[in-house]
Amino acid sequence: MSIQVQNIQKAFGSFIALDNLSLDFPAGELVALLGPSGCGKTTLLRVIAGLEQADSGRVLLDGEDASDTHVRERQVGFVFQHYALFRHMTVFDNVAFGLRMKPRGQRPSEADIKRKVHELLNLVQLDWLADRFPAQLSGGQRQRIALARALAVEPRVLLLDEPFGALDAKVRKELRRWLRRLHDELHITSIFVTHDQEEALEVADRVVLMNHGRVEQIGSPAEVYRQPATPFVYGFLGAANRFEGSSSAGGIAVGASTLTGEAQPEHGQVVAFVRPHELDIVLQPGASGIPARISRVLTLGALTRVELEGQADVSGQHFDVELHAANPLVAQLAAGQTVRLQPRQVRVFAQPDTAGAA
Ligand SMILES: Nc1ncnc2c1ncn2[C@@H]1O[C@H](COP(=O)(O)OP(=O)(O)OP(=O)(O)O)[C@@H](O)[C@H]1O
Repeated sequence: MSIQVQNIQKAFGSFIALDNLSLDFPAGELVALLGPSGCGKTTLLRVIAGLEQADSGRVLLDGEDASDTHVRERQVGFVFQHYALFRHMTVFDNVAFGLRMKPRGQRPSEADIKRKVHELLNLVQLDWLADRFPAQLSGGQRQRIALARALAVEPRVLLLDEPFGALDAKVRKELRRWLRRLHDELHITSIFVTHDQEEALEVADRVVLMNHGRVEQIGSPAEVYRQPATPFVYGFLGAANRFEGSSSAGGIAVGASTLTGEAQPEHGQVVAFVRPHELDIVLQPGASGIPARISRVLTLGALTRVELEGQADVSGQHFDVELHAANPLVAQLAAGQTVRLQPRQVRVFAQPDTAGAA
């Protein structure tokens, strides 16, 4: 089922949670809503589900205005971060709950319910836990059961609100891969709320970047990462080194230094961003580039992070460079050294509006 959200406005008192927001969610896609805490992701999800009434605007489900359609009739499945399963019920009974609650005329027989629940438990690969109670499950298992429960009533849309938010990093990673595989099997139109950019980029067909109740950018994970439309998007999707300067054909003048490297042709006052893995450290005395002093060299597994303090025109600024730990340069770096920084790739924005960028 496709979902269209048209000119949705939603305020809580004087606070505008959704600001004239319009979006299309094509049928069968898994879309991530990504943005900082409080940007309106959950509110949008609740408006789509019919749990929250928008002040104005429309939600179309398969092209039809759903404004007067009750939550129950929207055929929406939910999984929340803390979607407590019913504690006093076994896993089996939790998953069966939605089917048993159907009106008498639509309710399957107990034999059909049993078959269906085992099918779903197999789908989430937890059939062996059918007789356990929620307290006897791990957090990751509970969320998979919550998903099986949401799928039981054959929703036309699946809304997932930070479903893995409360889990530790390793389990999160496993579950996001698992969710992607499950989606490829089922193809239910799904909206997945997260504030974790890695999760959004890895799981989704399409990513919607939200900020202050508005859409900053929508695109495939590769598009939003490689061609961020705004400084906010650039900053939100990864670590960023930020330089202010003026741009001309010769490069970007930052104080007495000039940033070259591959950049878009913007002119005038600009804000330039460079990812830590796209910034080179140059040791040769007299080399050009931004002057900086190394404050720390930190090797974390396969990567080495070099933290630097800007010097001269950029004093007071912090920079990060990321290198492969195996790079021979790493052995030559030490705290206290003064070096030059040269970007390989620069993302330039004409507007100095950097709200939210790292
Ligand atoms: N019922 C409510 N009454 C008043 N304010 C609300 C209500 N629900 C949400 N808000 C406010 O609206 C804004 C958006 O909330 P929302 O839960 O949609 O954000 P979010 O992007 O999902 O954030 P998070 O990632 O922290 O869950 C927040 O500032 C929140 O405080």
